[in-house]
Amino acid sequence: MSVHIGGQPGDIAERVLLPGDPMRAKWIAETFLQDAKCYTQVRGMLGFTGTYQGVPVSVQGSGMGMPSASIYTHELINEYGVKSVIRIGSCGALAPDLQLGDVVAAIGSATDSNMNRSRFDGLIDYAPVADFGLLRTAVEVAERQGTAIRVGPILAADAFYTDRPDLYDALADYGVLAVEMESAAIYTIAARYGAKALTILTVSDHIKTGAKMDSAQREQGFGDMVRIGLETAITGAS
Ligand SMILES: O=P(O)(O)O[C@H]1O[C@H](CO)[C@@H](O)[C@H]1O
Ligand SMILES: O=c1cc[nH]c(=O)[nH]1
Repeated sequence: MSVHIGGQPGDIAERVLLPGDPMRAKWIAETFLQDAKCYTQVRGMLGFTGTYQGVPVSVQGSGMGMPSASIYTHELINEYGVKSVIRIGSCGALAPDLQLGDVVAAIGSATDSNMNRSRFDGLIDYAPVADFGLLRTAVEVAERQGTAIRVGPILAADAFYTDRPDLYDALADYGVLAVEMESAAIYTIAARYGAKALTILTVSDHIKTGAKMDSAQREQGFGDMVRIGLETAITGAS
């Protein structure tokens, strides 16, 4: 086992779905995977491995924010040999035409986090991006499944509650679709250690209108996105 994950080597599949919420991980495992077994409960950050259409897939909670997601992404790739991670998250819409429940795929991730700045000594503004193959597969899968998917850049923010809504307005002017809290770190760590990563999100809040889902919907209301993530994992991740 690693410091933060209780599984033994071999307990975790090469393809992992990464929701922030560990209870969403449990719901996905119980609802969509066959023969799912829980391999970790360390810190309550649940992880499960089962099969989807006969292919081994794991689903691991990653917590909220980039420091937490970085730990799980790093250990999954470096200590369990994970080859692809697909984040399955909620987000706040910045684009005026997005509605609650819409699905977004993040082609790239701007960030206000200092993690990458310190990684490059403050000299480079690294651009964290999705794996193109996974992104293309997710778009094709969504089309086959009849779910609209909006592809574009997002913001990975350190704060859920911002004091600078003016910056969100400016980002929307530059085509940034939505805000969440993990993608930049996941994309960067996957790139660093030779794994593939993609972030798919469902709009749970609208930053401009104030519309929002409740916590039960955030845990168990993202079936369309989960089906896209699972199908992408089994077809596009090898
Ligand atoms: O729904 P998850 O995957 O946790 O993602 C979003 O929700 C949390 C904030 O409520 C942050 O982790 C954010 O990125
Ligand atoms: O507004 C939101 C909704 C989900 N996740 C975020 O980070 N922000």
